[in-house]
Amino acid sequence: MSAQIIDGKSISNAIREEIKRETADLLEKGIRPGLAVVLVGEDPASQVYVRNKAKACEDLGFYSEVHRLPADTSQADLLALIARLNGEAEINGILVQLPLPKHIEEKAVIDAISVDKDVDGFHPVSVGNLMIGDDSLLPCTPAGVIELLKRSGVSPAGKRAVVIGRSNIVGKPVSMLLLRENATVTIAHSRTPNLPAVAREADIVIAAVGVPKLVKRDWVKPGAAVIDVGINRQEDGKLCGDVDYEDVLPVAGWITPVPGGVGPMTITMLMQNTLKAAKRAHGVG
Ligand SMILES: Nc1nc2c(c(=O)[nH]1)N[C@@H](CN(C=O)c1ccc(C(=O)N[C@@H](CCC(=O)O)C(=O)O)cc1)CN2
Ligand SMILES: [Mg+2]
Repeated sequence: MSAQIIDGKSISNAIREEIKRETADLLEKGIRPGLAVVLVGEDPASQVYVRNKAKACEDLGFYSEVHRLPADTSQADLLALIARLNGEAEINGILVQLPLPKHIEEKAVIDAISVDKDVDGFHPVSVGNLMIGDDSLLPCTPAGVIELLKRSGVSPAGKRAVVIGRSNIVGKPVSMLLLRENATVTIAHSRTPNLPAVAREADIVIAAVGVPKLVKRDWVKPGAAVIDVGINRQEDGKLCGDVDYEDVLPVAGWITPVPGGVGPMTITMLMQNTLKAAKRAHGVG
């Protein structure tokens, strides 16, 4: 037996088709979802992600603008740009690409984005809404993980889920989303004793620690769903996840590859958030 491979690219394409159809309906009503992406500096990976976000907008019929700022942009200038975008009616979503240069305080920037336009779901009010179960814009990668599970026929309800990693961007929010889906959730991390044994109890393993190929075959209960959020660049330039894919493949029930698993969902969920923010701004849906 070998795991069912969860194809993030094809699930992502299916969701984009749904978004495209909904956008076409909105356009007929004179509503065009709009996204502003802000990139500070020239990090090569960030440049690729920003380009892909603008391209996704174009494919779906969204309005988009990309603000490329030099690496030495002051925090005050960045905050001024965000304040301006907060007030612009054609902009429904604002995304500041992370990481930011070291002299800029990430928290100050995230806090400055209007909650209504927080398509990353990183603003403290969005995080709080997620925690108490209010309707909010969900962080893209965690929301993508839930979509991958559901669309692969893995319902989290009643399952034991172990999330390895406790970051604000993935570990904590994906844990809250799994809880919301009625899973029994354990958040494990670098200080968890006997991590392999804890992981082995899970029906659903979410690996989000940033340690290449950490999760091995003996960490996985036979038949479990293994979702790999890690994106690590190896010495040969190739990407690998936090799961030792080849090792785990024969025992897992479902598994996501890297690349081509969770990654493609991140931008798709950003598009879904932008659509949702636009609908809310115009009082539809
Ligand atoms: N403001 C934000 N910054 C960052 C986020 C984010 O969600 N919001 N996430 C990451 C970067 N990111 C989007 O911004 C992102 C990462 C990876 C992918 C992706 O499609 N990965 C592919 C592989 C791509 C490659 O070959 O390099 C995959 O895993 O299949 C999309 C978006 C950090 N910053
Ligand atoms: Mg609009």
